Amino acid sequence: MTVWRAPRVTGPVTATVELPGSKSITNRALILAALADGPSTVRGVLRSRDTDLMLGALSALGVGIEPDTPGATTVRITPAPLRGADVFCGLAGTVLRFLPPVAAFASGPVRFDADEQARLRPQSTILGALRVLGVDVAGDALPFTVNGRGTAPGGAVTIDASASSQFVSGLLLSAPRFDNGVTVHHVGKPVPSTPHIDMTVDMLTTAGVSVDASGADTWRVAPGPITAVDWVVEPDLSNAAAFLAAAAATGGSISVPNWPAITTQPGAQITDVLRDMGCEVTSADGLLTVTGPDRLSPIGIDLHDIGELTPTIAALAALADGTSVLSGIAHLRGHETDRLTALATEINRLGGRVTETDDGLRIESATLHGGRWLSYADHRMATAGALIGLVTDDVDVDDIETTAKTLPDFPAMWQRMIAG
Ligand SMILES: O=C(O)C1=C[C@@H](OP(=O)(O)O)[C@@H](O)[C@H](O)C1
Ligand SMILES: C=C(OP(=O)(O)O)C(=O)O
Repeated sequence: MTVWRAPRVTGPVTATVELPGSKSITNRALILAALADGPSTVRGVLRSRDTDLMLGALSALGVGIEPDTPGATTVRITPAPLRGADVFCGLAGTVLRFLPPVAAFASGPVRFDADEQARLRPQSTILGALRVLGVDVAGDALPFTVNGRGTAPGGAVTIDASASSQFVSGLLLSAPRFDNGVTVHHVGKPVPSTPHIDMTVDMLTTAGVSVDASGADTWRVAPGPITAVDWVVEPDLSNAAAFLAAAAATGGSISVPNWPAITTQPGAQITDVLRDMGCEVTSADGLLTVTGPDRLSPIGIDLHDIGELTPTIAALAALADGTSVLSGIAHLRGHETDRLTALATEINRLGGRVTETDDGLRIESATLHGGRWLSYADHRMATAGALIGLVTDDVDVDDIETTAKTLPDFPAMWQRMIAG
């Protein structure tokens, strides 16, 4: 584990930063391609720990992936009858929640395991749902086995998806393969990260699948083929947020090319957040530019739909002039780490004034000082530390390599951004 002295600047940072593909779109495209009615090509594939775990798992299940060269961002996926396999999920929510339903269609047992820390992430909901849909699942927590039988009845299932939208997305992505399709009904507190469910529905629809999402908290997917689609993955806008935030923190200007005009990625909403904090946001021909203010304004915001952006927004809030309140994000306690506790602990270690609430964080302004910033194996904790370290002397980010979960090149990209 490398301790990384966060590069410090004393003036505005101005650069253009090109982002690799979206983790969420990559892992959905790979699953839909693997279950499709013919071969397809996925372009702009993110190569990172989470997406390489997905590629590795699909390959172990028998799916053809060419080339199998590490780092290839265009891959040809050839569906094949799925076989039993060992699947390692790392700390990837998308692998943990999207692949067990796929495993139902293997011809033998699919054994799932993951990082130690993944054992703390909510998982039983999707396993219970699979049992209701007629799938043989041994175990309720990691490690568990899905005893694939090649087919599964499907039908209707009621779940509480308030801990993660990925329970819904995972069931929907494989739903067309079930004999009777799948209808998912949610009961409980509101489902978080609903733009990610919209992303799932949108991609299924693009692949010719009939999805009815018109009912409240209900998604109905008809059985039928998944059309092979040549996917083009958009840049990862949640990863872009950390770089755009560098403009906000330094009064600089960061541009991101290929910003999609229309997208289901919740990361796109970072532009509204940055505007509210005093930034100017412009867009021309797909080039999005954020210019930071002299002084950052605090923000009061419900992040329920865009929880993934919380570490970036919390880091900025710690640098703002006044008190910010981030709410609607109790479910972040089940992300890579308990992000509410992790953010409060690390910002406070550097002299910040953060208190945890039931469903979020209250962040008061304070003069921050240097020190160790722990990452807790959480890529977005590591990038939040880099952001604070950009304008605070002597911040040492522990385990910077953990950014490889979704952005292996982060330290070099951050340096290039600073160099301008
Ligand atoms: O479906 C997806 O690709 C994701 C859904 C969200 O999960 P939660 O609903 O668990 O927050 C998000 O935070 C995660 O980074 C990616
Ligand atoms: C919550 C996240 O990841 P995961 O896909 O592992 O849930 C995230 O990337 O912020």
